[in-house]
Amino acid sequence: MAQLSIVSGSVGLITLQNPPVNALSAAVRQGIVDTVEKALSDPKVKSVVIRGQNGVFCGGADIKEFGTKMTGPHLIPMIHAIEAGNKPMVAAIEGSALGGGLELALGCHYRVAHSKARLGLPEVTLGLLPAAAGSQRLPRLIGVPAALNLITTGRHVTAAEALQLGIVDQVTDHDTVDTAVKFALNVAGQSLDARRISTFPCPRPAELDALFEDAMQKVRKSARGAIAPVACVQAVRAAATLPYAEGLERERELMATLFNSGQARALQYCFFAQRAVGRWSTPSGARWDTSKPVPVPKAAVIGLGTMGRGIAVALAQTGLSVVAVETQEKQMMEAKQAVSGMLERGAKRRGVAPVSDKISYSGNIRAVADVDLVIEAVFEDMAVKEKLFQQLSAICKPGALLCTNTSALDVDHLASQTRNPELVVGMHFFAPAHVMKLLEVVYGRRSSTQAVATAMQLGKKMGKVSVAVGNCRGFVGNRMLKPYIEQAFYLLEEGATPELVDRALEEFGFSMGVFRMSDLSGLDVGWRVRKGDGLVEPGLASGPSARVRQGRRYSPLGDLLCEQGRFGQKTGRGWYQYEKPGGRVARSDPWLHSFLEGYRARHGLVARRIDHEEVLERCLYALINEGFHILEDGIAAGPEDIDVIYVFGYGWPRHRGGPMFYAGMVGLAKVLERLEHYHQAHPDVPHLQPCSLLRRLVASGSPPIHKWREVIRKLHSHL
Ligand SMILES: CCC/C=C/C(=O)SCCNC(=O)CCNC(=O)[C@H](O)C(C)(C)COP(=O)([O-])OP(=O)([O-])OC[C@H]1O[C@@H](n2cnc3c(N)ncnc32)[C@H](O)[C@@H]1OP(=O)([O-])[O-]
Repeated sequence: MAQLSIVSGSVGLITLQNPPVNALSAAVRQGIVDTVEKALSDPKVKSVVIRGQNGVFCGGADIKEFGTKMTGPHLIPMIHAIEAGNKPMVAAIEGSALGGGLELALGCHYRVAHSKARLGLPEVTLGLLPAAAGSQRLPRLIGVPAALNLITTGRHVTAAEALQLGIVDQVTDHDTVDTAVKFALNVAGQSLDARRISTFPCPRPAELDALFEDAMQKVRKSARGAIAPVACVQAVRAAATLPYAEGLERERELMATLFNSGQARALQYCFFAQRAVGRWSTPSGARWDTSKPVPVPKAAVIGLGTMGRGIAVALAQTGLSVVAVETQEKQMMEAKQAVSGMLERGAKRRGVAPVSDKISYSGNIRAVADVDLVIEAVFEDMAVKEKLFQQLSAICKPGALLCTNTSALDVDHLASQTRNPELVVGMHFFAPAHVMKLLEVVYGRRSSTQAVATAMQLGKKMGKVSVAVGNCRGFVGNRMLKPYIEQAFYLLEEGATPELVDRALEEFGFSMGVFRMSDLSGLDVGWRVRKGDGLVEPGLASGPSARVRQGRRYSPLGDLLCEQGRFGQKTGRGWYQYEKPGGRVARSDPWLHSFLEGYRARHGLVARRIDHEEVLERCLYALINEGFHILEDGIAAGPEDIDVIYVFGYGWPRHRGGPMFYAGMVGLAKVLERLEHYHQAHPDVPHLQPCSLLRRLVASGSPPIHKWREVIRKLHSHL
């Protein structure tokens, strides 16, 4: 919807009305067409201002309409009619002008923006390109290199940058609409010949071919198989090399390919899934909209290892006062230096002053007595954490929330060490905690609604994508990782190499394969956990029992490497070799290959040829199968929660939507059939036995992912 009024005697003011972001739904497009027509034909109107209701110009095309039957006027002719009009049109940009919203503004003859506004063409992040002529107008307005950057990354720019780039004509700190109306009064009656961007020649930089080749290489490298960034480069190339009308036709063709692609569907699913996880609920009935968080002006972090430092920085950057506690002097000294470096770099990147004064350091745990929330990030050892929670329970003020950053340990057990178990929740950050977007908020059996709501809100304030999950070993992310890694180990036993497994996963789109990732995070981490679980049995070199633990198939490969001191990057050797301890560039290691051969010979294993398809099916379907168990157990409220965790925390390629979405794309029946096949071949691997929820979904006709919750609800109501 859109409304036209006349202000200051001769300015037609068109207001887009579709809260919250004035997305260009069919009704809004119709409203724009009607009001523009009226304004152009009304002799009283000498110029026009277009603005959005409620301080947001326009969030772009209505993403909810994608995939449905398109009705109403099309964007391109609508924007052309604005540009071709004989009265000056001024876009008054407040809040956001994104995607189709910015394309609408580029069809106007002038753009005035509030200093706090954000502008951009983020279509690429939805698997699309700016196909309402944005890919053709923007390069004509700001030049090819700048347009390529904006369109292929989808990044939002500030009003100041937009002014510098030439996207907007004026930036104001005052009322945007008032400023735009004054602007419109000033330009009324002036010639518009030089203001219609589609008529501009596109500036042709020297070395055009090299420029586009370079851009293509860059996007191919960073896109990890995503097709939209490549199409974006092709569309901008069309702007630079073809007349406008032909460029527009090329834009249309490219968009047609993208629009119906699985990648666009996956990315749009991710957009909504990211927002859906904010509407959390727990099996006890706690909900995002009925729970009240408590304010947290002051927080503490205990333990200043890698995680603790990142968490302290993230809290301080959010504006909280932070007490950072570390009892070991050497660690404290290193941490202070590291934290101040992180704060300085962060401040520089964001163009603000560092907030070092927000953090006070102490070697004494009693310093946390007056804080509102504590996050412990001490060594991942239950005995150490138990003792700490007992101490915290005695020291902290009444009502203070006690959070653990454990990545797998039992939150209920920790809560049982305190006087107020309802105040205990898990806040599982991902390293580096000041950078990674994901936060798993783990509610225990006795966690209060308020405690969950407070942790979720704090995560949001810290700029994290927070997902509420139930308490179980490894929560959602790490629990699913276990069968994935296990399959990778088995594949090595059966004939694969780390290089082959990693290549298959990286070609699928993961930023790093499982073995490169293991080298980065340290093989000793999993080793310690397996030792704690009583799985590591040194000296059991051969014989059938060497590969069976606790009644199931077990691969001791990781343990054997650790026994050799091969902990990954930090020791310069792991699944790969590195130029030095701490080196980053993984190189194939002949030692590892002959070690694998020796291992297979010792255990009577005959290497067979393993292809990429098997690597993907075994690793990914085992992980997905665990995802179904998690849904069945009620640890995650819905598939979106799992997918968001994997996309934001585990390098799952966003254009594949997350593991559960991917399962739906592949076809649940196929996933089930392949799991059955592999389980038959490996009956001693319980993780390959298809989950009953998967069977139930297939039996009920493999409903689309947004319907899975109904099946899960029915399942739970029968239990
Ligand atoms: C020919 C085609 C060419 C053009 C293509 C395009 O334009 S493609 C589009 C290119 N545009 C983009 O990619 C921009 C996408 N949008 C954004 O980046 C952000 O929403 C924001 C920065 C505009 C506002 O951030 P914020 O943190 O203030 O708010 P929030 O993010 O929480 O959203 C609030 C609610 O609005 C909903 N919703 C939002 N946008 C759309 C939409 N376009 N459509 C529908 N719905 C949309 C959102 O789901 C949420 O709903 P819920 O969960 O409450 O039911």
